[in-house]
This record gives sequence, C-alpha cells and structure tokens, in this order.
Amino acid sequence: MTDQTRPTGGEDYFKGATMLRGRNVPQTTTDQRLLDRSDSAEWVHTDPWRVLRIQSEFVEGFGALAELGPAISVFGSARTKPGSAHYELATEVGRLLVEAGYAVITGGGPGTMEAANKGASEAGGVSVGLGIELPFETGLNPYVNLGINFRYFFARKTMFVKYAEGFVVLPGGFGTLDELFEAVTLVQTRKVTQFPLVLLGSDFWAPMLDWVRGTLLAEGMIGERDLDMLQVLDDPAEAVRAVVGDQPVQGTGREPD
Ligand SMILES: C/C(=C\CNc1ncnc2c1ncn2[C@@H]1O[C@H](COP(=O)(O)O)[C@@H](O)[C@H]1O)CO
Repeated sequence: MTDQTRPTGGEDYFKGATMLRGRNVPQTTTDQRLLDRSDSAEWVHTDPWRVLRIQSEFVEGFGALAELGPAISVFGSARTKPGSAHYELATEVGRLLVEAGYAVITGGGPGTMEAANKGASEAGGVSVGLGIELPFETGLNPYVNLGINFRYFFARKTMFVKYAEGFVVLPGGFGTLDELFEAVTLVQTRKVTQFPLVLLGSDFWAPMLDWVRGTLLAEGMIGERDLDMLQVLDDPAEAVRAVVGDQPVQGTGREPD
C-alpha cells in the first residue's frame, strides 16, 4: 500500500463526482481556481478549449437555422463584380428562389454571394449569410438579413448542407470548387440523398466536366452514374426549377411581416 492509496482517517474529498483521499486531495477547490485571476491565460489557445469553441459554433448555427424552412445554398466567386453578367445571374437566382418559397443561403461575402443575397432580400425573402473569419477584413454583405459568423470552415460547411435542399453553383475559384466537391462527395457516398446540384453557366463549367468525363471517368476514378449528380444549365429559372422541383413551397422563404 502506498501513501496515495492508504486510508488517511481524514474526510473523503469530492471533486465533482470524483472522490479523492490522501495526497490526491488538492490544495485548492475548483471554484478557487476558477475565480483566481493570477493564472496564465494560455489555456484559451489549447485544443480542449478550441473543442468547446467548435461546439459552440455548431450550437449557434443549429440554433439560428433550425427554423429556417426550405432553403437552397448558392455558391460562386467572391470576386464577381456588381453589374457583371455573373452578378446579375446570381441576383436573379436569389430572387427566383424566394419567389419559389425558399430561403437563400450564401457565404455572406462579396461577389456572387452578395448578388444572391441581394436578389433574395429585395424579393422579401430570408437571405442568410454564413460568414467566415479570414485574415483580412470582409464582414457580411449588406443584403444578408440573417447572418452568422464562423471561425471554423468545417462548422460553416456543415450548415450549407444541413439547412439546404440543394446547391446552385455559379462560376468561382477554389472556394467554390471546394464547396461543390464536398457536396459531390457527400452525394456520391450517400451521406446526403436527394440533393440536387446545379452548375449554372455552361461555358464556364464545360471544360471541367470534359476533364471529369475524359480523365476521371476514363481512368476509372469515378463511375458512369456519378456524372448524373451534376446538372449544367444556363437559364436561372430552369436552375431554380431543377433544385426546388416544379411545386413551389408555401411562402416559407419569405421574411415574416
Ligand atoms: C476574396 C475576397 C473576399 C473573401 N471573402 C469571403 N467571404 C465569405 N466567403 C468566402 C469568401 N471568400 C471565399 N468564400 C467562400 O468560398 C466561395 C468563393 O470562393 P472563390 O474562391 O471566390 O470561388 C464562396 O461560396 C464562399 O463560401 C475579396 O475579393
């Protein structure tokens, strides 16, 4: 028997559910340590603390979006300029989605995200922006009327899929491709089912699809049926019909009066 396990004759010490005796009894209580300001604050940069922060992003995101109703996520370049053809296209998509009874979810940033939010908010709909902390100042675009800011990309990406019934993807760069191919992988592996993915802008997407067919399929990296996951369209009204189906839902995409 060691000092640590030998009965001491003293009171049992309870640290929460844990009972401690002998040398295991701490010098200070948990409350004392909690209230002590002389401690180093280094722990805020440790992984256990980050886990709680990550958890809080999911809690905040689920809490803010649980009652959103039917929604579609719209993706595309952060660099699209107002007045450009892609900007106008995204604005039209945002408007048509709201008219079909859907809320619009974007990354809340500039460019195509802003355009889709503009179309949605000007049509009186719910215009969601899931912003992301970046090393440079961005903030949420002015057309977002339900905004959430995330620290972690992966928590934010869960919201795009969990609260949408499909994606409309306009031309974009790495960020857009990342969002598109995450969804493609989730559909391919049947983590999500019944999830329409529409690529808007055939001139832009055709070379990528040629490569997908000519290289990925030809080399056996994907199956023939995987190609069916992606629908390429040019008309925004057709794109909206393709993601929402022919039946508009009843008004749930609109902001409450
Ligand atoms: C690059 C600039 C601003 C970046 N701000 C962003 N804010 C929110 N979301 C963003 C931002 N940049 C990328 N994203 C996400 O990726 C997609 C667009 O990326 P791409 O590389 O431009 O295609 C988009 O859907 C967002 O979710 C200022 O010019």
